[in-house]
Amino acid sequence: MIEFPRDAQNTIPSSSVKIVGLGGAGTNMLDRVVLDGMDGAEMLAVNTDIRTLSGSVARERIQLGRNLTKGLGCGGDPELGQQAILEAESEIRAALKGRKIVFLCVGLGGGTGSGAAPIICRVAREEGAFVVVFATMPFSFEGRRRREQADTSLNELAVLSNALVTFDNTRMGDLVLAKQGIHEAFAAADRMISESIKAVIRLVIRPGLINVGLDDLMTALRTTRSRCLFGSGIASGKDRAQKALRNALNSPLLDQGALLRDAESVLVHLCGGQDLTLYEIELLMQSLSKHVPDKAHVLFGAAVDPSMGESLSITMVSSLPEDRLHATRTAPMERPALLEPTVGFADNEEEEEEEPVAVAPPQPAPQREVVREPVREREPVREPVREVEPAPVKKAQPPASVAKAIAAASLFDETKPVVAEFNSKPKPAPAAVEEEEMPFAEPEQSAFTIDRKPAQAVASNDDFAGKAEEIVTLKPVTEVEAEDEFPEMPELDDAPEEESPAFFTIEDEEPAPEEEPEPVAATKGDKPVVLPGVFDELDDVFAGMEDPAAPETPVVPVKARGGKGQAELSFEGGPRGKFEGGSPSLFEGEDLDVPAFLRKKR
Ligand SMILES: Nc1nc2c(ncn2[C@@H]2O[C@H](COP(=O)(O)OP(=O)(O)OP(=O)(O)O)[C@@H](O)[C@H]2O)c(=O)[nH]1
Repeated sequence: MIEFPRDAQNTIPSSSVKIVGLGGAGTNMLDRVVLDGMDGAEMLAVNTDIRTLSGSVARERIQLGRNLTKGLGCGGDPELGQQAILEAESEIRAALKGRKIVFLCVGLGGGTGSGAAPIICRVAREEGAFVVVFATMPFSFEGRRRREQADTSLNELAVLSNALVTFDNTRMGDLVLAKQGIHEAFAAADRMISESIKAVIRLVIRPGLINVGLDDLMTALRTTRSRCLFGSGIASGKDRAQKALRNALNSPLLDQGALLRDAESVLVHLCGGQDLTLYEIELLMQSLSKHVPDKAHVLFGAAVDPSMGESLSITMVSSLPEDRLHATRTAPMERPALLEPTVGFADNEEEEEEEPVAVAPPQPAPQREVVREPVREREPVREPVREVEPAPVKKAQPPASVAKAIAAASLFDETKPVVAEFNSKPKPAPAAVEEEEMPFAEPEQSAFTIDRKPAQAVASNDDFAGKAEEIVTLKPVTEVEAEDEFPEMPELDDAPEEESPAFFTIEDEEPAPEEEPEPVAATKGDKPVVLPGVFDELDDVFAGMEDPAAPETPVVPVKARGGKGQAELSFEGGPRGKFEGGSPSLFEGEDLDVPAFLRKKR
């Protein structure tokens, strides 16, 4: 266990952080943050519209333009918004006094937000705060005037704020179905923004194992007229690191991670409970490196927070100049290959000796000029398809990115038990790992044997001709072994093997005795139904589960099964209930009261 002394200076008291919601949209965003639960910051709602303001759940509220708009909004006029805040400037200043960080949430395009945001920004800066602005841009359907008002305000904010994170409402509207109402669209946008705000706040104010500072945040967001790229994912349980990364990359603001490919700097922050391991960090960073350019400046931070329990979260923040954003979005995109195995771990003691993690003395981050490259046509990035071959057993060591981050944080030195910690839970190298397999997902043990046959080989029923290509039969392994122990199985006479066309049966491992068994696969009436296309998916799902050594399982309808040695129930000579004493129903010499399969047997 690596002991890391918590320095009081590492913690930012919650009274130093203030989240301000400005205007109608800003107040809604703030409410969302409050309702989602956010510790460690004070909340302040500011608006001209007294109705919205009084409905806010924020504890502190300031009304703007008491004399000017008299409790109403600004009617979409930014000049009115500007005058309204000037009336209340001293109140705002008092509320922001002594704050180290101010997060300002605002919807641009209307009057109050667009007019007042630059002034709040200025006042906060004058009070010595670091100001991060989260601003939404109007939906395209809101018209040109709103867009222009938003643009004007955004340009001012870009100059006045320390970091500017913009969210395009239109883009976030993609989160909801076109037929859903505007409220749902706003609510979806607010949720997304709330998540981003919380993640950024956590990232900045939570004391870290490897700290991320405000300067890092600035670096990640430093470009004027840029769009924020943001992704946050959380997961727990098996493979939580990979799942958290996948969730983060699935964020709509990252376009499945594709937008990261043009990012110049990316801030990555991991947070987990006490059980966060370097192994997980290493794998996660390895996978992430597939999504960011080699030359990108990766700012890395990690925190252990006991309140995370068994969960692990990853937050990524970056930005992309708008011109690049458009170029990227018009270029054809490949869905990035996630979860690629990149490293194997030694589980063999005879393998090479593990080397200690190279720890370089901390280097100051180089000052880089942000070079604006001209818009260029991008080739779709294709991951080369590699031959699948056994993963080489590698020395257990963190990837360069992690080593660099650790070194930069000067957290460890060579004599400390970093290597011991790192290797304390080595994972065995998988014998053969396919490109898209999870790097440390242990293969699921197949509980079934699988039998595949071309449909034509079995299907004789015209109903199914041409609808299925293949027949797949699943059978629990245990059942295959136990099958021979059921010698006496009555045949179901109405569904002979050959007449069972293409269908997919899953036989229950332990069916309830004496119940009429039914195929689990889709059936219509008593006929099995072929699900076109399902077999293609099954190919993927069950790839690797097949056991060529498994005994052949014929495609048969589900059979009734009794326990081992169960006596056959005879109907002959038995009582006939209320028909007792009546004459038997004979037809061509056959007693129709005797079940068909017993008659057939005779
Ligand atoms: N994400 C989000 N955006 C909103 C919401 N309400 C409005 N917006 C956006 O924010 C812009 C500004 O709207 P408001 O915040 O209501 O306007 P305001 O700044 O209060 O200005 P006035 O109404 O003129 O006083 C709109 O053009 C919308 O694009 C909301 O609930 N969520």
